[in-house]
Amino acid sequence: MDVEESAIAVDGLRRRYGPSGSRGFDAVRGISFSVARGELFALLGTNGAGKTSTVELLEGLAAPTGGAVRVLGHDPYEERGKVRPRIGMMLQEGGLPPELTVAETARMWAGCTSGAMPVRESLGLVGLAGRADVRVKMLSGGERRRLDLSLALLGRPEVLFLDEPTTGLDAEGRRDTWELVRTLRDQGTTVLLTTHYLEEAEALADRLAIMHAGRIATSGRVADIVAARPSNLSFTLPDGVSADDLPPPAALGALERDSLGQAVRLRTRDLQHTATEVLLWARERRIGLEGLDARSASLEEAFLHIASTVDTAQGETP
Ligand SMILES: Nc1ncnc2c1ncn2[C@@H]1O[C@H](COP(=O)(O)OP(=O)(O)OP(=O)(O)O)[C@@H](O)[C@H]1O
Repeated sequence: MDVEESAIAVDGLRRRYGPSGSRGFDAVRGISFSVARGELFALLGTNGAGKTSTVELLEGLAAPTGGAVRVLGHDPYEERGKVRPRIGMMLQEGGLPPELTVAETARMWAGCTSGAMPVRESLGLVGLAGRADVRVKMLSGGERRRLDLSLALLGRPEVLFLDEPTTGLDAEGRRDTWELVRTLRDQGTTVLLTTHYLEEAEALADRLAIMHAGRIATSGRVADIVAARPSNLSFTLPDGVSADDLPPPAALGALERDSLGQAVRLRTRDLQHTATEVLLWARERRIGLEGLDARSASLEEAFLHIASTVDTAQGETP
């Protein structure tokens, strides 16, 4: 891992909760990844996978139990003073004083931020300039999320941590936030994003990692992660023809076959080849296939595959 070149470099990172010396709970179990300068990296995961526990270590809010983190070449916990002015954090829970107005909140935040941009400018970036005089308690959930984002942007950060930035936003708000995040990335900001929305990671991330039970189950570009998963071909056979009448999966270039009644699903790494073999077989026998559906693997499918291993993984000892 090239620590100098990376905006974020994580090596064998571990985080254990519980009194020191006790067995405790290992929330992060030795993960490694790096994020290049100007890259947008998404951390996805099942519930309780350890995303927030990891991001807090990257932000320098806690010390790791093991392994190392470097943000812009520095240890974010030990060298907080060097890292904090150059990063922006959008936390999961805003926790802002409810009685202050939007502008007062932003001014208060700007007072603690070195080199802060004008408050109006940061509110304008997230479409909240027109709500400057509204009290925080009167904002909708989505508006509060946008305020959290504008506060994270105040210091024009080189590295921006976005922990579930679009939770509670409607479709338009989500698109606007995506647009803003893309613009920031295009301007050179490094972004580390955690999200529960797979389409958000697909829309924004240059690379991503999927965490599960404290480990990185898979990582890479979306296309590479998806390519590692088999595609599906499904169809329904007519009455009188059973799945056992089909050639064996290997003869169709498929990995496996499931069937329920007349419904058949083939899993294959070569969708075109398997689909061709099935269609030729059906034509030779003059069999009509209902509901023929050829589908490449998706990020959702890759994610669900990882999530389905939950029970076995949680029983592992780190
Ligand atoms: N302060 C704590 N003490 C003990 N266990 C904790 C603490 N904080 C988190 N955990 C546990 O660590 C694990 C990872 O939690 P974390 O919040 O990092 O996961 P996450 O991936 O962000 O989850 P989600 O997607 O549900 O927000 C969970 O099992 C959680 O219960």
